[in-house]
Amino acid sequence: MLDISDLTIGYSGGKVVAPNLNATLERGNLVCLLGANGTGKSTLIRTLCGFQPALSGSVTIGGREVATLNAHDLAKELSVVLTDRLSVPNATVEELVGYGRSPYTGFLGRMSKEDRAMVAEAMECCQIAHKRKELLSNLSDGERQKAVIAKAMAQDTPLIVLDEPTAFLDLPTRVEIMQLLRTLASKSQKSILMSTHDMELALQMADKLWILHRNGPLDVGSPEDLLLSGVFNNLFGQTNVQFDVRTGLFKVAYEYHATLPVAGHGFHFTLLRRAFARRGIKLEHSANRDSFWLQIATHAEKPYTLFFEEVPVSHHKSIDELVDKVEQCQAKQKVEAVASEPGRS
Ligand SMILES: Nc1ncnc2c1ncn2[C@@H]1O[C@H](COP(=O)(O)OP(=O)(O)OP(=O)(O)O)[C@@H](O)[C@H]1O
Repeated sequence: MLDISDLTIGYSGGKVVAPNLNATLERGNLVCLLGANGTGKSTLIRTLCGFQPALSGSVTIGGREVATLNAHDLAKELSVVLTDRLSVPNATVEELVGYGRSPYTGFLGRMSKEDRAMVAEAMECCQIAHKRKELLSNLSDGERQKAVIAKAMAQDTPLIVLDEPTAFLDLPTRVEIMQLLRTLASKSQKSILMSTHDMELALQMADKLWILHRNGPLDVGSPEDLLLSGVFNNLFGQTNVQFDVRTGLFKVAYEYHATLPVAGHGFHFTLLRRAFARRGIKLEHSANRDSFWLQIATHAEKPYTLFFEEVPVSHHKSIDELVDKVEQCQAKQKVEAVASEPGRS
């Protein structure tokens, strides 16, 4: 449906954002375009949609070069959702979705029975029909997003391109919008390309990912193949975010200044590890019990016991209280260690 070949994107004055990009978007596929801030996702989307010229290479939609299509022909091939600016805030939902039919309604913009039926169907499908008479300026962000997607649907193009349609939405609404786009892709056989920073949802819901790296390349593949290929490991360069390939989740990289040996496993250990990591203490399964160590007894009323060598120091029910106690003990231990250095009293 959409094909980009040796495409170099950028700006006038020779500013290349990413050179020699290659990718294909197939019919019925939902593709998520991912990449760190500033890698060029919006620049790529604007270039694909013909809003800015390519520096070199080609973009074809349905076999036709985008640069050679006039606005009217392009509007029958491609609908674009740029959600950061809404050009008609004083329109109602129904009017906005109706504008989606404008490539077909002729000079006077009069809608036929079929046009009206398509507008109604698009609002129904995007679960926004109940707000049809509402002004766009009175909608929530999620409702507005559904309205602009309904407009794209009413435009009835084989290709829909969206720039960050899930930005600023809460998690259930992000999932709802992604599910809506998934259904549009698979049931209506639309090809959908959306840029997003929502990696974890993209990994779960996209048929393919396009991963744009700084200065290129553009990696293309199914989420699973890309996970196995290791492209995610370098997505953000050497930063404080690490990607865990096994879980498909990003994790914060903590800085540690101490370790605490632990006896015990399971969910309690997972939660404790995170709580201590925030304070810079790394929990380790270790047999080294020369100093403080922690025992987890899941079924006890107070499941966390702090030991000094073989002697129990304290029992705790809450993780918060335990973390405070460990920090106090470590501070005390440091003071004692300093006090016992030769030459100190
Ligand atoms: N009009 C412009 N003229 C020149 N350079 C621009 C222009 N717009 C964007 N850029 C530059 O192009 C590069 C890519 O920007 P772009 O907005 O495409 O990135 P992005 O991946 O969409 O970023 P984000 O995730 O932060 O939205 C950046 O270095 C940016 O400064």
